[in-house]
Amino acid sequence: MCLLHNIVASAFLGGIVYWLIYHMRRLPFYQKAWKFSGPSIVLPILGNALYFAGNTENILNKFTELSRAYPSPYRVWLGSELLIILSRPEEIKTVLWSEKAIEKTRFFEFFQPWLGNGLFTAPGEIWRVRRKLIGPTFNLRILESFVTVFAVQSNVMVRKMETELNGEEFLVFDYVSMCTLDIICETAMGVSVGAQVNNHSSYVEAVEKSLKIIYRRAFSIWLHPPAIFNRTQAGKEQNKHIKTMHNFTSNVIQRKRKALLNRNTKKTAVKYGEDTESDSPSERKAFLDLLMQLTDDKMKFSDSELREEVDTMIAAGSDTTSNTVSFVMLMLASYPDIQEKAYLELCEIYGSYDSNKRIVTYEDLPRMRYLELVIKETMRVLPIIALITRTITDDLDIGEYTLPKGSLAVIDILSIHRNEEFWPDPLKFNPDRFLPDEVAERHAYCYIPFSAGPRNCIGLRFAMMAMKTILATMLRRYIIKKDKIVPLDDVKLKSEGVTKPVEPIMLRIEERRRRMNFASTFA
Ligand code: HEM
Repeated sequence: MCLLHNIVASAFLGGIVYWLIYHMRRLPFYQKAWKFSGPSIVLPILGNALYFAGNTENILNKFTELSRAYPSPYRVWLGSELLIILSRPEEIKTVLWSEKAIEKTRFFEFFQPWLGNGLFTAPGEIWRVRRKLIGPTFNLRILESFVTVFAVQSNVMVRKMETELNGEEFLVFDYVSMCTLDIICETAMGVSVGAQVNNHSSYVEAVEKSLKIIYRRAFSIWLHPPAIFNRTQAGKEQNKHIKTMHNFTSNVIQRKRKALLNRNTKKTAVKYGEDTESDSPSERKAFLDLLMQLTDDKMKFSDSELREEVDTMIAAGSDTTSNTVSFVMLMLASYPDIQEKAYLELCEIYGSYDSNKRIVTYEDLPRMRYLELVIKETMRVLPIIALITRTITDDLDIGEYTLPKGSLAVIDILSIHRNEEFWPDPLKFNPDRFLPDEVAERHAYCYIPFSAGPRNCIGLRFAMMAMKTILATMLRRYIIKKDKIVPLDDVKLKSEGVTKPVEPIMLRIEERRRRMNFASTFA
C-alpha cells in the first residue's frame, strides 16, 4: 500500500516538475504572446477553447465577434496553441509572402491519409519542389483545352435541372456539386466518373463522405488523435472511403501508364515524320497526363505521388467551386436586376434569340465581364475559405508586432472582406465595387478569396473559368428565383472547411423566353 502511495506521489510530483519545466522553457514565448490583445480570461489547459465550443456556425460567429472587440492582430489560445488573428491588409501581405509562414497547420494532417503530400497538405520542403513542377500545368493553353469539358458538363447539369422547371424550390447544390465533380475528375484524370448521369458512383460517394468526415473531425477535439479516431465508426468509414478513392485513382494511373507505353513503342516503330498519333495543341490532356509527361521527361513523380496530386486537385477543387457557384446563384436570385444585367451581357455574346445550342467557348469567357464582377462580389461577401491558417516557423515581424515562432497565424478573410473601412456599406451587394477604377483605389490585400503569395490557390483561373461557364449556361436557359429573399446579413454561415450556408440554398427556376426587343446595355 505504502509502495503504491509512493509511486502515485512520485508520478504526481514528476508531472508537476515536467509541467513547470515545460512552461519555464516557454516563458519567452508567453512573454511575446501577451503583447497581443485578446480575451483576458485564459483557462489553464483549455485556453480560450470553450469560447469556440458548439456547432460549426459558432466558430465563424466567434471570430467575427472577436474581430470587433480586438484590433488586428489579436491572440486566442486553443489549448496550448497560440493563434494570432490578422485582418489588416499590410500584415496579411507580410505573412502570405514570408518564407517563415509557408507551413500549414495541424488541421491539414487530417487530410494526409487521403492526400499524402499533395500540394494542399505538403510540408514546405516537399511543397516547394512540387509547386515549381505543377505550376506550369495550369497555363492558359491547358486551361483553354478544358473549357469544352466545363461547357459539356454544364449542359448536362442544365438538362438534368429540367425536372425542376416551374416547380417548387429545390436544392441547387445537389446539381452543382455533381457537375463540378464531373468537371474536376475529367480534367484531373482524363476519365469521366459520370457523377451527373449515374445516380450512384462509389468513387463520388467516397469523395463526398470523406470531406464531411474530415470537417467533422477537425472541430471535434476528442477525435484528433489517430489512435482514437481510427477506432471510431467515422474513422473506419473514412479508411474504407480512402481505399476506394486510392484504388480508383491508382487504376486510372496504371491504365494511362500502359497506354503511354504502347504509344511510345508505336512511335519508335514508325520513325521520324511518320507519327500518326496527334500531339497537336488541340488534343486535350488531363492534369494527370501532364504530370506523367513530367515524370517521363525528368523522372520526378512516382505513381503514389501522382495519385496524391490528382486526389488533391479533386479535394481542393470540387467543394470550393460548387459552394461558390451555389452562392452566386443565391445572389442572382436575390437581386433580379443584377441577374437581368448579367443575362443581357450574355445576349450580347450569344444573340437575342439564344437557343443555348452553341456551347460556351474559351473566347466567350473574357466577354462575360459583368458576370465576373458578380462572382467576385459574391466571393467578397461569402468567401468560401473564411480562415487561412499557417504555422510561423521563426519570429516574424509584421510592423509593430512580432509573430512568435511556433504560433499559428490565422488570416480572417471573412472579417477583412466585410470591413467597413475598406468596403463602405459592406453588406450591400454591389458588383460594381470590382470595376477597375474602384479596384485601383483599394489595397490589393483587402480581397483575397484565393489567398495570395506563393502558396495561393493554384486553381484560381481554372475555378473562375469553370464558374463562368456553369453560370452562363444556367442563365442562358433559366431565370433563377427565390420565394422569400433573405437579406445578406441574415444569411447565416458555418465553416466546415469551406464556408456553407446554415440553411441550405433552395431556389426555383423558370424557362427564359426569347427576348424580342433586345437593346444593348454593354456597347
Ligand atoms: C471558387 C473556387 C476556389 C476557391 C475560392 C479556392 C481557394 C483557395 C484558397 C483560399 C487556398 C489557400 C488555402 C490555404 O492557404 O490554406 C487554395 C489552395 C489551393 N487550391 Fe483552391 N480554391 C478554389 C478552387 C480550386 C480549384 C478548382 C483547384 C484545382 C483545380 C484548386 C486547387 C488548390 C490547391 C492545389 C491548393 C493548394 C495550393 C498550394 O498549397 O500550393 N482550388 N484554394
